[in-house]
Amino acid sequence: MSTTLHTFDTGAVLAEGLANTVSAALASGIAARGTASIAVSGGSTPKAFFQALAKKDIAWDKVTVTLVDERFVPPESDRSNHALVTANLLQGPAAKAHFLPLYHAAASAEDAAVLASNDTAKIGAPFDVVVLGMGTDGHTASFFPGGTQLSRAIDATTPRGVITMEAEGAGEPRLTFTFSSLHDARLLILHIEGEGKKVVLAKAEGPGDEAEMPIRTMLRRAASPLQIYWAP
Ligand SMILES: O=C(O)[C@H](O)[C@@H](O)[C@H](O)[C@H](O)COP(=O)(O)O
Repeated sequence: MSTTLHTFDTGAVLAEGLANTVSAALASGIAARGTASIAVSGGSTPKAFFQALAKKDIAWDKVTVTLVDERFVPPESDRSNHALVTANLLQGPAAKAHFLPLYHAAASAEDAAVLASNDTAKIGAPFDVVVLGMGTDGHTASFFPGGTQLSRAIDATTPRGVITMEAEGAGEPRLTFTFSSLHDARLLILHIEGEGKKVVLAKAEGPGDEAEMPIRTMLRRAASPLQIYWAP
């Protein structure tokens, strides 16, 4: 499927532009189907975007927010994407949104993944909005090079849901939606910032295995057009 690059002068201008695009997509979903859904990524990049989106005046009580992926840590941890979203997105008008975490206090990450799959199945498919990030190793979601379940995660025939992932570059065990859950979002976004990430993207757009740079799964096989938002 196609990709479109949207370039902004600064991260702050990107945050406002992306918040406008995403809030319009959520409002459109609510108008069409009565509810809307969004899956967002964690990490350091999206904070300003979350803060801009939280201020948008839409029917947040009709929006379900979840995570593209999560570290298998409780929300009290400073490594938690749940905590990042709570602190920066679920504030102000957006505090009315319904949040579905991926982390569950289960005996294992595998048990938590089953609970997260069952819990998020009620969201329905496809997501209205998915916002992906990308690591400097070319991972997206928790599709890490060398990951324990990478093949399963990126296989288009794997059923929608949340699975575990462990990898050298991932830190804690991860919980991640599968490629099949994410790639057909009505609005599919890749949000990256900095010159370094632009170089990584250019390499990912070149030849090579998807397993080497899993962002290639989205660049090459996403059913939806991939909207790439970048600022220096
Ligand atoms: O849990 C996570 O870390 C994210 O979901 C992950 O996929 C993130 O998007 C990339 O690692 C980029 O992270 P930065 O924005 O910190 O570069």
